[in-house]
Amino acid sequence: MTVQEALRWASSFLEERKLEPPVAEWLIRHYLQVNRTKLFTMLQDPIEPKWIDQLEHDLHEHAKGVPVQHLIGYEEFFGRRFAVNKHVLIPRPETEELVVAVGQLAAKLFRDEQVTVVDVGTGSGAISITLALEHPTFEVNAIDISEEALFVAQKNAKNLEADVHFLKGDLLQPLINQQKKVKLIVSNPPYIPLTDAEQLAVHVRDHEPHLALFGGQDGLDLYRRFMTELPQVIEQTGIIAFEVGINQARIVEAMLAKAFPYATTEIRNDISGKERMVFAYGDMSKDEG
Ligand SMILES: C[S@@+](CC[C@H](N)C(=O)[O-])C[C@H]1O[C@@H](n2cnc3c(N)ncnc32)[C@H](O)[C@@H]1O
Repeated sequence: MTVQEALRWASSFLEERKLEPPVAEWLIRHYLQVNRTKLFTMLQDPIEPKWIDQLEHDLHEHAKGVPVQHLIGYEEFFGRRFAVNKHVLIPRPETEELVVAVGQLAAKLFRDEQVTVVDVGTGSGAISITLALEHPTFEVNAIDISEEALFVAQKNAKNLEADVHFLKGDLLQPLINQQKKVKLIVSNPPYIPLTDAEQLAVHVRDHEPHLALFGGQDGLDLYRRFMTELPQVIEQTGIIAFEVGINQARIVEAMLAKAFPYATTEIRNDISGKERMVFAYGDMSKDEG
């Protein structure tokens, strides 16, 4: 069988099961360790039988709901490869937009100053590692409650040569215990309402960690808990940046406006026009009145 025949066969396997045909190319490129351009030069080459067996196995696993990222072991985020497994959320493109927005806001507010940062619920380390690599003035901490997730994040930081200080704990408690304050708090917490569990795609519901997905009945549990902890950790001048789920932005913005009455709050849309990011920044003093 040639590479092209394998691609065609795999694509029609996927199409027949209403799965995404590009997965075929993704898998084959992974086996052959080539980029797209190189693959196009190899279409008439024979493909080794072991890769056909692997392809057949992986396609059947994918058809049962296993995400392709779990089959190949990584996802790309901000142009870098992050190892993923069943213990971490597969980083999503919306979160890349959050990372860009956070960088822009920090540049406006802090210019060349050193910026202490914490990423809460770091998962694969996608946010914390990217911020550390993209912004040399950032001193990045990352917290997760899951030991298994931290193991993956630490491995990614090592592979990508990022300097991130990882802490295990519940929300901001590790910093509260150390009485440590930071200028920038970023989080993509679990925010899916438990009431939506049944409607979730099988590859998400059955293969991604529930600790990373669900934020209580209405999805807002962690934001509510954040509001009592944030004032203890944020510096006088700071930035708080959240990713939120569909229809949550206005509610989370109102929570932040109440907790930080002197700060500017802002909602930003993602590339598809949905309100998916909420910020509070500037003067983070508490309302003493
Ligand atoms: C939606 S995932 C985000 C992962 C990663 N930051 C990303 O954007 O791809 C949420 C993460 O929060 C962690 N988490 C859940 N509850 C937590 C808590 N109470 N304290 C700290 N981390 C928590 C989960 O283990 C998971 O890794």
